Amino acid sequence: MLYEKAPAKINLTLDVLHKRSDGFHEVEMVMTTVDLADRIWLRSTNDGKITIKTSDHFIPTDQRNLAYQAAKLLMHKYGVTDGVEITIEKSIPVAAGLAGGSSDAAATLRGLNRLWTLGLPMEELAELGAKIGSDIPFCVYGGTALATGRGEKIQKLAPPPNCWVILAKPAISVSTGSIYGNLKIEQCTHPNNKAMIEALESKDYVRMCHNLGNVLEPVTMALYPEVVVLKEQMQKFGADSVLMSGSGPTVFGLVENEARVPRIYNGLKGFCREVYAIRMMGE
Ligand SMILES: C[C@](O)(CO)[C@H](O)COP(=O)(O)OP(=O)(O)OC[C@H]1O[C@@H](n2ccc(N)nc2=O)[C@H](O)[C@@H]1O
Ligand SMILES: Nc1ncnc2c1ncn2[C@@H]1O[C@H](COP(=O)(O)OP(=O)(O)OP(=O)(O)O)[C@@H](O)[C@H]1O
Repeated sequence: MLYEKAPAKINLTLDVLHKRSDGFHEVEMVMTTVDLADRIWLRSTNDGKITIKTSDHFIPTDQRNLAYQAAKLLMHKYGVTDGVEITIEKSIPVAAGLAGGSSDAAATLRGLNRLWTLGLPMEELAELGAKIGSDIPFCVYGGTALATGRGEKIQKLAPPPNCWVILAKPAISVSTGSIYGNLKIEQCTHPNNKAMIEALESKDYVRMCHNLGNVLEPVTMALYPEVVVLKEQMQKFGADSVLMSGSGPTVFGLVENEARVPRIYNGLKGFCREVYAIRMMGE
């Protein structure tokens, strides 16, 4: 039995440059891992099958599960005849903009590389992961990175200055494809990725806060007013800077002063069921 941790990500920035001929959008985004993780156990079986077990009733256990797809891809490409039982203990909220499914798939790739002693470099795992989803290559490496292309080209960055991250997810599900589909690129206010990268390099917390930006945020907010309310509440309770992650609907707030965390957390808990106070990870 082998264990892998599958951490969630947040987008410190998300910019879209243009729509591509393959239907995807060319992005430029700074992503970082946070200390909220699913736990994945991999056990070898001799039935040649991929079996998914999870306590979460909202995620599929068949070929729709991204961890299943990751295992299948690796199995076929490298002619593995063993089976595997994948146990997923979810902590990351589902369909939240936190790359939960992508991180499970990435952890499965890393874990099976060990379990099946394939000896593949991370670059190969990231390339395989990109066939399943755009966020998976980042999740294979973790840490902090600039992601370009459709999200699959990864350049490592310095980790963010340490701080608290408050996550709040409204009780709605958002389709990533439809958010990208509703984006009007000519109307976007583009985040300044250069300034964000410099802020990370110089560990400048205030500058990082000033440069949070996500072009998908107004798109999701126009469709789901609960995201606007949540962002306003988080600002009101005293977070230093607040942004929606990915295509949403999770909103995150950065907080430097630990003493302020309980007030923000408890305030949000008053009207939002899924609230988390966690640390940046980013390494
Ligand atoms: C919003 C983000 O989570 C930010 O990190 C990602 O860009 C989305 O990554 P993901 O969930 O892994 O997305 P995928 O599963 O690859 O794609 C889902 C759908 O989102 C849209 N999509 C995704 C990525 C991208 N660069 N352009 C797109 O237009 C496409 O319609 C695609 O069919
Ligand atoms: N291992 C998994 N964990 C969670 N959801 C999964 C998993 N495998 C497949 N899914 C499906 O994927 C959908 C999106 O879930 P996920 O939690 O990955 O979204 P997300 O956090 O918005 O991802 P992203 O930020 O990459 O867009 C869900 O509707 C779920 O049914």
